[in-house]
Parts: sequence; structure tokens; C-alpha cells
Amino acid sequence: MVKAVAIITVSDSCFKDNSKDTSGPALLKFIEQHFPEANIHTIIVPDEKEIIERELKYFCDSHIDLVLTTGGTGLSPRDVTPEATKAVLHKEVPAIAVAMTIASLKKTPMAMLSRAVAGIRDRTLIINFPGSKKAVTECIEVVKPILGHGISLITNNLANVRIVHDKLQSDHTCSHMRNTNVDISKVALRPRQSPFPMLEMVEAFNIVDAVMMQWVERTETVSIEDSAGCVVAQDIIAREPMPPFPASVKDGYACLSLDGVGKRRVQAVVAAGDTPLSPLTRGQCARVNTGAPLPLGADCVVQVEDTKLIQASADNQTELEVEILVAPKPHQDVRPIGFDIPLGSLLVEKGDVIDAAKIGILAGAGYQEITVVEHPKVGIMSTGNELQEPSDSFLRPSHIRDSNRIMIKSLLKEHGFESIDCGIARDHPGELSHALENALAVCDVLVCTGGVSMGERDLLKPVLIKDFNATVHFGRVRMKPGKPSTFATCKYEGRTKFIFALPGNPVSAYVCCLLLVVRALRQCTRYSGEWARLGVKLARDITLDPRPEYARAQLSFPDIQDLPVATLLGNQCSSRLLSACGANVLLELPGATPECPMLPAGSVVPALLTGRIDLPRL
Ligand SMILES: Nc1nc2c(c(=O)[nH]1)N[C@H]1C(S)=C(S)[C@@H](COP(=O)(O)OP(=O)(O)OC[C@H]3O[C@@H](n4cnc5c(N)ncnc54)[C@H](O)[C@@H]3O)O[C@H]1N2
Ligand code: MOO
Ligand SMILES: [Mg+2]
Repeated sequence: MVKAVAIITVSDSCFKDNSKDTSGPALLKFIEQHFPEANIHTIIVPDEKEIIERELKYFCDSHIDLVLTTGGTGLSPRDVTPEATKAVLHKEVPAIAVAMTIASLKKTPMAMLSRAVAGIRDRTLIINFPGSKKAVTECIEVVKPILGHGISLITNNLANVRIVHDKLQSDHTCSHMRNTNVDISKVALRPRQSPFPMLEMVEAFNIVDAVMMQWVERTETVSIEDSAGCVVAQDIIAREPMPPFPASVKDGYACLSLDGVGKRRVQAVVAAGDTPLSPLTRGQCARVNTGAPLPLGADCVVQVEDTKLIQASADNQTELEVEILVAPKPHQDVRPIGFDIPLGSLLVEKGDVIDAAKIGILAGAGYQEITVVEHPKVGIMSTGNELQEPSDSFLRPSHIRDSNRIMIKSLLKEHGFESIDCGIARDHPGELSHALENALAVCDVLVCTGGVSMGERDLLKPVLIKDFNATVHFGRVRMKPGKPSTFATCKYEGRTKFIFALPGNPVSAYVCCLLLVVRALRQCTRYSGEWARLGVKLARDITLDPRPEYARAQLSFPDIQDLPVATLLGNQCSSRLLSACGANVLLELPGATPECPMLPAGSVVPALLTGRIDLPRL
């Protein structure tokens, strides 16, 4: 635990004008984010060795855990921070500065000119950082992993030290590499054309359908509460009629229809849930509520609106006599036994998809669990050296956050499929192979994104083929987005694994997940539905791409007598996921031909209904 941190900005100019200090605030922000429980002290001092030394000693003697300095580490005559630091250190920790230098050298050779030092004085860790905000931001990321542990060691916090040692031990025993048959050293020998034929969409669909037939259906018992979206594995029959007794449809009086209009003695009161005690005879009625059982002898209900009170008890708590004003017909306003659901009728048929209404029916019929087709276990994995966890506080230079994994997880969830997070795999054959092995061990269908195109670091296909003996059923499809979409199978621990390696571009991943993965998963669960296809009118002219394109669009309904109108959601570039935000259809645009390079506004094109249609409220 880091309890107290001091940040010392060493700079003559910042000392004169503290608004010039940008690297101190960068360190402050980092500490606030990563050690929110720590007390933080900040100070700006001039480039004066004695003053720096004095402040360092002051903070160390005040039992500060960590002192970070920024500035004064270069070669100019006034740069003396390292000298001042060395003067107060009891032990140097040179590897900290070395690690920062190595990382910085990857960005700029100027890193050679930093003379930063690090070490400990008593129970305080002191680290010098260069003076620029950029360098500070990069270097603090380098030391981030050791800060907590380093301070635990210095402050002799044995519990924390043990936790880190155990973790290191387990990381060590479970190596992140796997032996691989993929050699990436001879980049010059890589194929310059894709060896995978470019299939038409319809061919890809047919292949997915045919290959997924290998999936061996399994069933499982689930509680009805968890069954929404599941496909029912066997017919379910009503074991009880609904209603189980003749029930009133109205609040009124149960009567004998033979009696016609006229006065009746109110012989009983039957509310919903009550059991009528004695039968009705002619000239009698029973006050009943909606849903209450009819007494024996009654064959109709007269709603309260069609009656008149004739006599009540003195305290008005009991109705004694009423007059029926409208002659009832036999069975009027009565639901006979089994009216809604006859005993033995088919409640849900094998192959039906469970929805909220069916769950209600099953609950009403006394079913708590049902047998459904088990969903395959779906793993989701991202690949790419550039990817960081979306939750990371800082982006390293040239990095981006992994948006595909959570997007695909959410997309599958929208369509009824849960998934397992298989993390981010790096673009290195051994690491990728290791990550794939881990993922295949826990899932039946693996959805990866990235690393399937022509780059020398696009390793999915070679690793699948060479390390897992996978069959690639297709590796390129004539579609936009999604050209390098890949579908493969392999045997792992005796079972067939289905692998969708989708392109890394977020929109390509989104569209291919809808078109290929959802299709395959639906087939596994024996769900027979496909995306509904409807004709829509283009709101504006569209220039066609050479490849058939699945354009993301939103529908509007300006004229209910006419077809809906589709408006594209902005630039359709494969990296621009905003083009899928709010999309409810994928327009199936044909590939451009010399005769037809564009479609004018008003053209009718097919659209796959992949999202909800909710219109803005006026
Ligand atoms: N020489 C060629 N280059 C490319 C071709 C081609 O035919 N020849 N095809 C292009 C097409 S089309 C596509 S689509 C992409 C597909 O690339 P990869 O599947 O190999 O994916 P990456 O290279 O790993 O990444 C592409 C792009 O997407 C970003 N990305 C990747 N993963 C994620 C993620 N999890 N979250 C957010 N963004 C992600 C990545 O940073 C890249 O910008 O190849 C073209 N190149
Ligand atoms: O096929 Mo890519 O998905 O166009 O960008
Ligand atoms: Mg690539």
C-alpha cells in the first residue's frame, strides 16, 4: 500500500512561474489514479543541488513512501537532480533508470541524454524522471508495475510481498508461450498474394451451414427464468387446465340464466381465491369478482353495471337482494375450465424459442424447469500488439483500447448468446498459439478478431493451420466489410472446435459477427430463423463499392403506404464503428459494375433487419 507520495518538480522556470509546470501535474494525475488512497505532496524547486537535497531528505524523513522528481536530469550546467538524489540515497536501484531508458530509446535517441537515477533512502523510494510531460507519461508507465511491490519491499510489508511473489511464481510456471511451427523470421519469404480463394457470400453461408452440421446437439435443463431465447428440446404439454375452475370474467353476480331478469337473493359472496360453499338454486345469485370461481348451479355472470340494489343490511355491509336488469345468456362472462389452456394441450413445441409470454404460460402451468437445446460455449478473443484493456487509465504510445471483445460479447448477448472472455492475444506465434490453446480448452466456438489479413503479423491462419492442424473452410469472402473473414475447424482434445477469425476492423467484426457467427450459433441451437429481409428505399444516392457491401443504416417510415426509407449512418469505413451505432438494418448493396457504379436516391434495395425498430418520439 502506498500511503504517501511527494512529487518534486525541479525547474528554474517553473519555480518562477508554476503555470509552466506540466510534468508535475502529469505525475500527480498518475498517482491520483493509481494510488487513490495516498496522501500527495507537491512542490516546485529551482535547479539548486542543496535545495533539492534538502527537500528530498525532508520528505524521506517524513516517512513518505515514494518521492518522484521531474526535471533537471539532462546535460545542461544547471541540471543537478541526479547529483542531489545520489547524495541522499542509501542504495541505488539502477535497473529502474535502465528500464526507463530502454523504453524511451524506442521512442527517441534523446533518451540517452537523461541521467535519471533511482534508489532508496531509509524506507523511501526515490525516482528521477525527465522534465517533459511526454517523457514523464511514458516513463511512469514503465515503472508502474514495480511501484507497489517495490514500496512493500522497502517498507517491509511482508503480506504484500508474498502475494506478488506467489503471482510471479504462477506466471512463471504457466508460460505464456507454446511451441509453435510458425516461423516469422523470414518476412521476405511471406506470400505476397493471399493463398485463400475469395468466396462469394452465399458460398460462405453454405459452408458455415454445412460445417456447423457437425455440431452435436446437447440438451440441458434450465429454470424457466433463465430460458428466454432458448430453443425447446421437447414438446411441453399442459398438465393442468387453465382456468382450473369455471371463472368469472366480470365483477358482478353469478346467476342461473334460466331466471332471466328480476330480483335475486344474494346467497353468497365469492371473491377471487374463495371457494364457493353451497350451490345456487333458482332465484338466487352470488356476488362474484373477476377471476372468482362460480358456485355450482350458476351458468352465467351479470356485470354489476346491469344490476340494481334492492335491499342491503342495516349497516350496509351486506347486499341482501339485487335486481338483474338485463337478461343473461347461458355461459355469459364465464371462462369454463380449460378455456385459456385445455388440459393436455401443447404449450410449447419442440423447436420453439422461449419468449416472455411462453415463460408466463409455463409458469402458469406449473413448470419450473424445461429441457432446452444447450448453447455452445462461445469464447471471444482479441488479437493485436496494439491493444490495451479498455479499463486502462493510460494509453501507451501507438496503442488503442480493445473495443471488439466487449462489442462482440454485447452483440451476441443481444441475440441470446452468452460468451466467455478469452482476453487479448499478442501478435507473436508462440503467444498466439498459447492463447488459442487456452481458449479452445474452454469453448466450442471461438470468435477472434484481428490478424487475418496480409500483414506479416497477421498470424491467425498460419498458427491455426500449423499449430492446430486446422482446416480453413474459407479465408476470404467477397464482402465489404469483412474481406479476410476466416472460418476454420480443428480437433482439440477429441472435440471439433469451430473458429471464426473475423477481421480486426471494428465494423468488419460487427458485421461478420452478425452474418456469420450469429448464423452459426443459431444453427447449433437448432433455431431456424434467419434475419428478416425487407425492401427499403434509399434516402440518398449511394456510390457502390466493387465488393457487395453490407451498409449500416437506419429505417424511417415517412409514409405507411410506402416502403420504409433507409439512411446510411455516415461514413462506411470499416474502422468507423459509429456507422453501426443505432443501425437497425444492413443494406445488401450489390458490387459496382461499369454499367451500375451507383444507386440513386429512391432505389429499392434489400435490407436485413438486424436491430430493433424504435422510432423517435415526436
Ligand atoms: N495488403 C492488404 N492489407 C489489408 C487487406 C488486404 O486485402 N491486403 N485487407 C484489409 C481489410 S479489408 C481488412 S478488414 C483489414 C483486416 O485486418 P486484420 O483482420 O488483419 O486485423 P488487424 O490488422 O489486426 O487490425 C485491423 C485494424 O483493426 C484494429 N483492431 C484490431 N483489433 C481491434 C480491437 N480488438 N479493437 C479495436 N480495434 C481493433 C487494428 O488496430 C487495425 O487498425 O486488413 C486490411 N489490410
Ligand atoms: O473487408 Mo475490410 O473489413 O473492408 O475493412
Ligand atoms: Mg492485419
